[in-house]
Amino acid sequence: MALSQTWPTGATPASSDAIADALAESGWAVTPGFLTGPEAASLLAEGHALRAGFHRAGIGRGGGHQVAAQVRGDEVLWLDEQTESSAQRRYLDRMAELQAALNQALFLGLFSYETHFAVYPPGAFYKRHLDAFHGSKGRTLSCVLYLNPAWTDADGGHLRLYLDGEHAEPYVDVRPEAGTLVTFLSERFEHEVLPATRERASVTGWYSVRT
Ligand SMILES: O=C(O)CCC(=O)C(=O)O
Ligand SMILES: [Fe+2]
Repeated sequence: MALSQTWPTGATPASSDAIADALAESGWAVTPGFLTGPEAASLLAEGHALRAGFHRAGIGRGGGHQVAAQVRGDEVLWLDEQTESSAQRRYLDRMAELQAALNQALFLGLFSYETHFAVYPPGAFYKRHLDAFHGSKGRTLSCVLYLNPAWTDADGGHLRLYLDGEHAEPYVDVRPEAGTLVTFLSERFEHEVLPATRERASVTGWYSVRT
């Protein structure tokens, strides 16, 4: 099957199916081992090599775009669709395969994917927010892939995903361990990044429908 040929060691068709099932059931999915340790390590190494090009992330769009240290403290670098760099290329191919699988299983109409590396220095956070607004017809599915080997709960830095609208509970806390992928409907789930004691690296992306 095409999926296992192009990405033999990481995701299997079963993991795309499992993600589709979880999304259909609850609107979110946590998938440990979406990438293997070595795959996550290559992506992290490429991110480190590009570190000088990262810039402080902002909030808002267009003219309203501004860096807001009280809201988020991460630094980001957008991935280029044309990249020749192997780990990024494989990641983009892999997310294209997931896109096709989710469209086939769930008829989501996911059309494009935008994605950036993100690094949260120790102590940095991203306050509770929504990635897309109801009816905005843009970002549909948020995907966060973590790159941090041997992360423990004591290191902090969890993604807290709020499961019931604006309520404080219930929530799930996801450990940003290398290879774990989190996917959730962008309009539905508020979430925040808790501060960590270590540098915390990830690749975050959004599938959008055609606008
Ligand atoms: O890194 C994470 O766990 C989530 C990042 C996030 O919420 C965002 O970039 O919008
Ligand atoms: Fe977010």
